[in-house]
Amino acid sequence: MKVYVKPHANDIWTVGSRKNVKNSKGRNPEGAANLSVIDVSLKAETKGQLSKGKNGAGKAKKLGKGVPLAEAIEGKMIISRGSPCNCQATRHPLVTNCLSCGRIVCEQEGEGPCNFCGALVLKEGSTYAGLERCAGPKSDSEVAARAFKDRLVEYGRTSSQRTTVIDDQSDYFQIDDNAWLSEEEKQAIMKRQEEARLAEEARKKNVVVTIDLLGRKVIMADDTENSPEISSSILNAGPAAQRHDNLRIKPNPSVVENPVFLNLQQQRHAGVAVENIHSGRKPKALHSKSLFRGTGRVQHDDPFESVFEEKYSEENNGNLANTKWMTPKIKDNSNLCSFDDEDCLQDESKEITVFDICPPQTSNRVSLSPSILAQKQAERSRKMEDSSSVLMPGLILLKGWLNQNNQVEIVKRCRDLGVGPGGFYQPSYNYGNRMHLYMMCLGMHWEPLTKSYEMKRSIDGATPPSIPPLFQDLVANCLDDARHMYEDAIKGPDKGRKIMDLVPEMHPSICIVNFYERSGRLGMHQDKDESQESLRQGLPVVSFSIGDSAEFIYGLDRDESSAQTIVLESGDALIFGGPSRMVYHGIVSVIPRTAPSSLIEKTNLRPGRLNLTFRQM
Ligand SMILES: O=C(O)CCC(=O)C(=O)O
Ligand SMILES: [Fe+2]
Repeated sequence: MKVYVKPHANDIWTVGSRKNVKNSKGRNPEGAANLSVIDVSLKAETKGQLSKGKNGAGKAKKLGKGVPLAEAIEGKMIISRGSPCNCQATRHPLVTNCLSCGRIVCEQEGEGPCNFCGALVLKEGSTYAGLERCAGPKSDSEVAARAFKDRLVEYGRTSSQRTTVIDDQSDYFQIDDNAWLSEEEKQAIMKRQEEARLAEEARKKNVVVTIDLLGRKVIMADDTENSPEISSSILNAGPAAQRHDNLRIKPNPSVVENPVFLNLQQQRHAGVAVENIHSGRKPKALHSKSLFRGTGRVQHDDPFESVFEEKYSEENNGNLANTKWMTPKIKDNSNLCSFDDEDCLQDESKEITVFDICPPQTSNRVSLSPSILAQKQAERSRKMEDSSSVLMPGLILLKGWLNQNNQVEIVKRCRDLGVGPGGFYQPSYNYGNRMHLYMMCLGMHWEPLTKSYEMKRSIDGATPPSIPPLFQDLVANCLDDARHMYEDAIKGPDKGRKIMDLVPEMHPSICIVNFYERSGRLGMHQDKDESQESLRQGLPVVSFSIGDSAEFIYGLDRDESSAQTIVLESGDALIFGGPSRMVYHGIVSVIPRTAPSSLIEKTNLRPGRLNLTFRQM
């Protein structure tokens, strides 16, 4: 064991004794310098000494010569560093504990061998007896050991910080034993929780399951208000401009086998109910209030796609007796007929169902007042378009241009022509699905299947009736009026344009007469099957609307959602020519019960809308 011996006081320490002072004063000038250091150190180590006198420096000098007895007795003063002291650092500042025996070593005892066990007691970073200078470079293992020690010490120091657990659960989520809540707060929270639980239970009991036949999905909702999908896509199909898209059948990725669409009309042909009709009796189901009416739609990208709907509605009054039924071939005797099944559609074109837009009046007519919806729509349209206007360069709306006599006359002529050869029929489009509008062409026949004009209609070989002179005159007058109106309204960039470029002369050789029942519509399209020359010159299309109002959309492309909407009312004339000749347009809906009642009284026009578009080939 290595024994340490305290170095001689003169080597390191200059103790404040008379003898040493004398020595240093007398013989060693450096010692004098040391003395003053020691004096200062004594002054610092002797609490309150300097503050007692006015002249601190003088006192310090005196102190260098001697110490007050009382303080020496009390042991507050370090008289001879290294001598044993049992104050346990109560009187003198602590040096440290002896790492061997644990003795508390105070400044009086100082660094050096422990007065109890002799082990060396040193302060952190001590320079005792020149230890630091003596210590050679530290070995790697010592450096590592020290670093490890420092780490452990640091861990110990910060352990309480690192190991504190913040119990969120108890602070925020537990109510019963939450130390942060008062009794009242706990009660209030528990009451709210109970209410929420009861409401949730009630909600779960009130489940509405909606079978969306159109979208081919089953939707669970708490109530109809919470099922916007249903309300927008089926009940009201969203705003007019989006209606077409909303109603489109979208592929259901979860359906492995595609459903078969039944054309109830064809199904009836196939023998389910047709016998009853032919025998003069209504199909059984018609008497029953619980008749299930399936509504579906065949979707094509063609504008003339149309909603089909099995109809025993007010339009037909259930009276099917005058209707000729065609007999499609049914494969495998099956009553089911898919719209994609071409066999169902063969021969269908051989017979034409006569469609009378003004059926003879059989009973006293009960005229119903317009629905609230129709009234609102009409009001809106009045507000929107009080007067005639130029909607786009070359697209002109003449509100109420046809007077009532004109309207009545047009309806009567169309009716007469419509029930004759080449009259109204319900065209089929690709795959045989029927358009939900009735059509008659005057002058030339426009064939929806080929989208081209023909002199005789291929469907039955009939020659289209000619355009009555009255109609020709009306078109010419209408174009004149449009030009006058346009000239007055021209502003901005069109100002310098010649009016005849905007509304060129047009001598109609074709009139397409459409009759839309209330579910009728016409997809976004361009009228572009006339001759290249006609289109190039922008010869206008003139359109007359009669009967129920309709929402007409138009725009620069096929996108219905970005299209503009106007309501065309009975008597309105719309002209699109010049720069608007190729405008996209369509009918999104017919607004029920909006036809002028006097027109109905005079013509017995069916519920629906009659539209005539005149074009030059
Ligand atoms: O019914 C209408 O207003 C438009 C008719 C139409 O665009 C057409 O027949 O090409
Ligand atoms: Fe058109």
